[in-house]
Amino acid sequence: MNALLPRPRATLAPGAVHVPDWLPVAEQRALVDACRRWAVGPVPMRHTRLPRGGVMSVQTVCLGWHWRPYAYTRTADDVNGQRVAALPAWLVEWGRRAVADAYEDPSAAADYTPDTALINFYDAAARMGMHQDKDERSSAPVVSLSIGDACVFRFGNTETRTRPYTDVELCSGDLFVFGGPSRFAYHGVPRVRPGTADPATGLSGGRLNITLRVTGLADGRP
Ligand SMILES: O=C(O)CCC(=O)C(=O)O
Ligand SMILES: [Fe+2]
Repeated sequence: MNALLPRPRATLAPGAVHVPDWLPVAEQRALVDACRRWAVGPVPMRHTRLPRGGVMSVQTVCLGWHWRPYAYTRTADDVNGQRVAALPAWLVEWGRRAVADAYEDPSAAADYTPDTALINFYDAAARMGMHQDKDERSSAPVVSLSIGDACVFRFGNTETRTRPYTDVELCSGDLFVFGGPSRFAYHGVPRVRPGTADPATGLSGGRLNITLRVTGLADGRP
């Protein structure tokens, strides 16, 4: 990739938009600082255990609602039983701005109120297999922000976890939004590109990905 050439925004499929260099470095740095705090607790960042005994190679901590395969709960019963940290209002605002910018539709912002964030950390060896984000009871868009090392993000189709798919390079500061007809498309991260992070973000190695989502769950708990 030639870092001197601007990377154009791209619509990979209807509702699936990549906006390179969306988040300025100062905000990336602020988000890295916040992620460092959230990684400590009340629920520590950990490798999620899968029901069949495996563990995910990425490490995850959640805000608002706790995700485990394959449900959302308020407390992290598969970790330490604690209630997860709240999703801060500023991150909700970033989510609104992200949707409005990706869809070039200022009115999209008002309709979007994410209530959870999944924060994933990828070391050089971590990856994520093709999957759908389908534990939400809402078809509102998923907003994805990436910081640190670049990765290959594979965005596929709603029918199968195989081809046709498109590989895009997600770099630090990039925004990817998938909603509308693409909301339930399969996607994954086949590889991270170690050593490509800009130290100015405060993350010297590895990749952070933050996805904002609307769970569609009612808050019946204290
Ligand atoms: O790391 C990414 O870019 C994607 C993460 C993802 O698909 C997920 O958390 O469900
Ligand atoms: Fe996902």
